[in-house]
Amino acid sequence: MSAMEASPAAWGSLNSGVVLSLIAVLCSMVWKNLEGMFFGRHFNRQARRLAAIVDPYLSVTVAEYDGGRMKQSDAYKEVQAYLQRASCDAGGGVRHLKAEPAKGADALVLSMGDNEEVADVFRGVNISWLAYSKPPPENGGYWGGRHGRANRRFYRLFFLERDRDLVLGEYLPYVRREGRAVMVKNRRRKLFTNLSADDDRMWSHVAFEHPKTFETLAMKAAKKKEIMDDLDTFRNGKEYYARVGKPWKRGYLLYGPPGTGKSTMIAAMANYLDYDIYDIELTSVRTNSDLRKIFIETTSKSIIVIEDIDCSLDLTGKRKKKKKAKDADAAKDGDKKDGDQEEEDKKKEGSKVTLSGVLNFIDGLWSACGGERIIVFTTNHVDKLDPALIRRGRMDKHIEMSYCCFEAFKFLAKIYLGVESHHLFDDVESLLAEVEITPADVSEYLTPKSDGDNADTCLGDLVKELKRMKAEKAQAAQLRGKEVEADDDEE
Ligand SMILES: Nc1ncnc2c1ncn2[C@@H]1O[C@H](COP(=O)(O)OP(=O)(O)OP(=O)(O)O)[C@@H](O)[C@H]1O
Ligand SMILES: [Mg+2]
Repeated sequence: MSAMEASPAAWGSLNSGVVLSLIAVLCSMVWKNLEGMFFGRHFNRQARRLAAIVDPYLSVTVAEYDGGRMKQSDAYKEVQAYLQRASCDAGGGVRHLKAEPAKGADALVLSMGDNEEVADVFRGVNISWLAYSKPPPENGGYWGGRHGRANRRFYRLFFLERDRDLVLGEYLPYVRREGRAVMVKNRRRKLFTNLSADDDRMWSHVAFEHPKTFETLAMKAAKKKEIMDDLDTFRNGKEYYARVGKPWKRGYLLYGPPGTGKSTMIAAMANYLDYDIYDIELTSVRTNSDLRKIFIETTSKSIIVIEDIDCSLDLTGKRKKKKKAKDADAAKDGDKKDGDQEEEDKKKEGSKVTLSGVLNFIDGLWSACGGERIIVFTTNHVDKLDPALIRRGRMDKHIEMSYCCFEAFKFLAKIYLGVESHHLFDDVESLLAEVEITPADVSEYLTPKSDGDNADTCLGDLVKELKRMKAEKAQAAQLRGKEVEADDDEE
């Protein structure tokens, strides 16, 4: 039977078959277009809504702060890092990028701006990411107050329902893994400082580029090795700390006179471990709870530093009383404080951080959040510190940074002048046994000041200075002896 002879019923069924096929082809064309619009380079939200009629899409939101806005979520940071790569890819379709300095002199890390979308393809499946932010809730959420005023930031991932298992089971873990890898690659060490109590952000940072390493730090070789071994043990101690049930953190107390290398040691530690530094200015922290908040915002693999802890705050009632008495004496003498001192005192008055707040920060329940953190306190006056603050367990390792010994001098002479022996070394050795000079001062004498300066002139100047110090010391001792004699005579 030819087609011409086909029965009306056959014609009818043939026609409806063709119509159905045509509709199917049309639907598939429309869908392909919508899908292309949705996920392709020029997708938009309207297209996504239309596409949802044909095949529903699902979304997953990754918030910058989990629930109570306590700490930037790891997932958010990983997604952000992953999307940096996708954003730079021309196929991603991002038109507005944010740029931040990256590792390397001229490098920039680019990421998507607010309300930008980026397309991604995983095993042939189309996925779309949107970056957006929202104003905070009226009451500021958990943190309330000034920290609650910042916008909440989010990434939202869109995908088709049919791809649910692949996206949730494989794509998202893949994004986190890749994001972590990007973070490691782009990681520039940072030096953070806490901002004034009135600032919405808790920390601001610059790239940490201190050149000091243990290779250029002058101290007795055995002591240096002991510190480096201690740091290695800490860094590799994840399992140990978990086994003995201790938070993975360690406290170091660096004490010694000004110029003996305490700050320099912190830089060397950070360079050795490849950690960030959080330098806490305690006088800018208003309350104990603010101290806890800034602590929670620190990341692992970091050194948290409080320099000159004895000067930062009046940490005990006892010392407050002492200070009041001292101020009263000064007022009696008509002694005027200079502007800096007044400012410092005003700051201290504005801060209500207490000893117990600092102890809590070091080893309270909150201190266990995050892990792999070193806390360093420095002081010129270890005897002034409250024993509770520096007991082992809080400040686990006490390191005395001392005046320059002959071994440290030889080390500095090699670094600064490139000499390992010299006829003046014997003089320096015997003089260093008698007078106290800081490595900072020795370094200064060993630094050539003009083209004509060399090892002879620099070492000659150092010997001259050491002799002068020795004579001064002898004179002072003589004077003291005479005073004692006079006192004895009076008695
Ligand atoms: N042990 C050292 N090895 C090499 N250089 C040192 C050493 N100690 C000090 N210096 C040099 O002296 C300078 C001052 O040192 P640093 O700032 O570390 O002293 P500090 O102990 O922190 O002093 P302060 O108590 O006043 O803060 C630095 O520029 C550093 O290069
Ligand atoms: Mg210092």
